[in-house]
Amino acid sequence: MRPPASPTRTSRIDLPKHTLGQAFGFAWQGVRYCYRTQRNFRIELAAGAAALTASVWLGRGLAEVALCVMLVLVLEMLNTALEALVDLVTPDYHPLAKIVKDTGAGVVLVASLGSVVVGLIVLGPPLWQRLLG
Ligand SMILES: Nc1ncnc2c1ncn2[C@@H]1O[C@H](COP(=O)(O)OP(=O)(O)OP(=O)(O)O)[C@@H](O)[C@H]1O
Repeated sequence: MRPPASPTRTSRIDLPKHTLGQAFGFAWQGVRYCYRTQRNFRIELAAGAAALTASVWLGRGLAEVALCVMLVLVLEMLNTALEALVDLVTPDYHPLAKIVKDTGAGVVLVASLGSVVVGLIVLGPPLWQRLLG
């Protein structure tokens, strides 16, 4: 996805020094940017919340599910950063830009599918038991 209108350029050297609190604020802006602009991020967050709720309800696999949810969200954010970087470097069509973006999306896809498999292995049997018993 293309980032919103390009921000004004400022030389890196002109930027004022920032505090630890401000650094945290910048990082939080990154999280909010992903939530606001990336539909996939919101879908993954909702699916992750559902999986965590199921894990708590079943009393099983909380650590595994939490790790998978974090992995997918983190990779989605890295993919978003990669997309923005590609658009910054080349706003025009370029075969290498396509490779970078497709591979970035592929990374998230593999992590998501792997997480679904882990979820089925960890939560499937107890869920089945709970529903039948
Ligand atoms: N500059 C480019 N050069 C070549 N192909 C591109 C370029 N920009 C985008 N593409 C192609 O279009 C696809 C979608 O790119 P886009 O930037 O719209 O990502 P997106 O739809 O936001 O992806 P996602 O849904 O993963 O966030 C890329 O995977 C790539 O195949």
